[in-house]
Amino acid sequence: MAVDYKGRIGNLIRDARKHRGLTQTQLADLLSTSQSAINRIEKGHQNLSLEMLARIGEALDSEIVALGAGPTHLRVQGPTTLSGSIEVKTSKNAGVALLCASLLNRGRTTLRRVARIEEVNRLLEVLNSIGVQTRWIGDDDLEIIPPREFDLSRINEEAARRTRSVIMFLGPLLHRAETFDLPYAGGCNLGTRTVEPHMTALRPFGLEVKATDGSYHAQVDRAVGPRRPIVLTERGDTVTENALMAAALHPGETIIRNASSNYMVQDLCFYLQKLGVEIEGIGTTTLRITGLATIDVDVDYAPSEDPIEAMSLLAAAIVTKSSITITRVPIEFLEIELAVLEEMNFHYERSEEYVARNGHTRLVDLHTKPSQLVAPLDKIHPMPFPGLNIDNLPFFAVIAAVADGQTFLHDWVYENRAIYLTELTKLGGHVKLLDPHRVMIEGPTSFSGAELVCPPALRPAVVILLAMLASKGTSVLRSTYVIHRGYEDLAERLSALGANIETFRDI
Ligand SMILES: CC(=O)N[C@H]1[C@@H](OP(=O)(O)OP(=O)(O)OC[C@H]2O[C@@H](n3ccc(=O)[nH]c3=O)[C@H](O)[C@@H]2O)O[C@H](CO)[C@@H](O)[C@@H]1O
Ligand SMILES: C=C(OP(=O)(O)O)C(=O)O
Repeated sequence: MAVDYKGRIGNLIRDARKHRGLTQTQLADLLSTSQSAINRIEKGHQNLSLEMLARIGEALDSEIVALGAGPTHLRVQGPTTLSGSIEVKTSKNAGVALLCASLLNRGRTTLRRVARIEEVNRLLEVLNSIGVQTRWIGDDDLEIIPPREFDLSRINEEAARRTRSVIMFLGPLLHRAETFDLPYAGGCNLGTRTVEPHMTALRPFGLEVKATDGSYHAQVDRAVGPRRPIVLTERGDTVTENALMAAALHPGETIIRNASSNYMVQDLCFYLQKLGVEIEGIGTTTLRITGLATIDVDVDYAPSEDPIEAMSLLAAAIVTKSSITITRVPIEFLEIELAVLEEMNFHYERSEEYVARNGHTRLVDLHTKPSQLVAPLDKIHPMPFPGLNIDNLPFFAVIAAVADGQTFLHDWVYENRAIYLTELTKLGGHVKLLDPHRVMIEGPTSFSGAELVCPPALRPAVVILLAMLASKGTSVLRSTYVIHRGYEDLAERLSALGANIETFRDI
């Protein structure tokens, strides 16, 4: 029987379109064609020229139709019980901040044990395109050597548009060029994420940014410097990092108020200290920075472990009712999460604390025990550190789904993240969206396998994968780039604990 290639390619296009959150009409507009043509293509009723395939790939920002290089999918057989030990990797968010901060240094930066994730790969592509030399040493140490001058005219726009972190080039670059353009920051589809706080924070350093034609046009007035404390309008992580990086190369003192004291900000501060920048107030909301006119040192820094990956692994153990050991857990940034879990009747043991390779962050090993959880009495909601981390909130959806009773989650932060948690219903969960920010979850759930496309948001995508581990039968999770954006070899590492996950591609 002839293989239905047109049908398969149609499915791939449909998946990629949904993954980008586009309707058929929106895709048709991008391709200057009609919605009915897209419908025919997706149904496999249309002959496609190679040129059309290439245009579709471009419009969907996906290599989906490049033979042999299409998206990866996961096939999960459940239910699973996990066993053994797993080590938490270093964080995506410190990793990307440090890559941007390396632009401040004319010397060589060596970062130890950087997570091998797509978000880092995209930023490396951007750095390479402007002349920065980067090289992996061994498995996961990264050497970064800047050029004498950056060539911003050659910036890899495609890579830049796939990550929001590129906005953190503004802080370092404002010291290196008087005018420059950066492509608009992209990243997960979590609803509108403002960049205005970044502009407010960097204006005191003389930066003015105009956003037109898909680019930020930056102009720097060297005569301008902060005359009074910079008060951030939001206690955001990357905005604090941008202000810190601008302050690092501003000779003299800068004070930042309402600063985030979150884990990635702390890692950035420790790195900047190694560069010779003086910083007081690390871990608080007021940072006092004494910057330098130039920074030219060979520096070695080891960022700390990822509290969000640690939370993901805890959730994996909880939903599969497994006994596993999770090592190198940055407990300092998971204390509220664990306190809530304890209230929900989660049993575990924790080791004595030890110090991360950055010389500061407190780590522990956690040993999980199978527990029958109960819903918490109060709603679960995130807060800036030291509150429950916003990126950890989605994991409470799948945890609540296996707990007895009703749990309310309130995601006040993102306009468009809680909505993806309702995908759990396709696996048998009872998740009700009360409004775009609040979900109500009724447990316990008896999950059963299904085929789903990854939601276009990292944490909800992992939440679905974890529910699949607990689901009876076969599940398929399609288009997993979004997971690789933030996790190194997650499927392989869960499989090493006994999960049955197979990675595959179409065609
Ligand atoms: C690379 C990186 O480090 N990314 C993290 C960083 O993104 P990032 O720093 O880019 O976060 P955003 O600036 O997008 O802030 C997230 C959302 O929170 C809102 N907001 C934030 C702070 C505040 O005090 N008030 C407020 O309303 C913002 O308007 C936005 O809607 O922080 C987010 C929120 O912790 C995390 O989800 C991201 O993983
Ligand atoms: C929202 C996240 O990250 P980013 O800022 O990279 O989109 C996340 O890590 O969950």
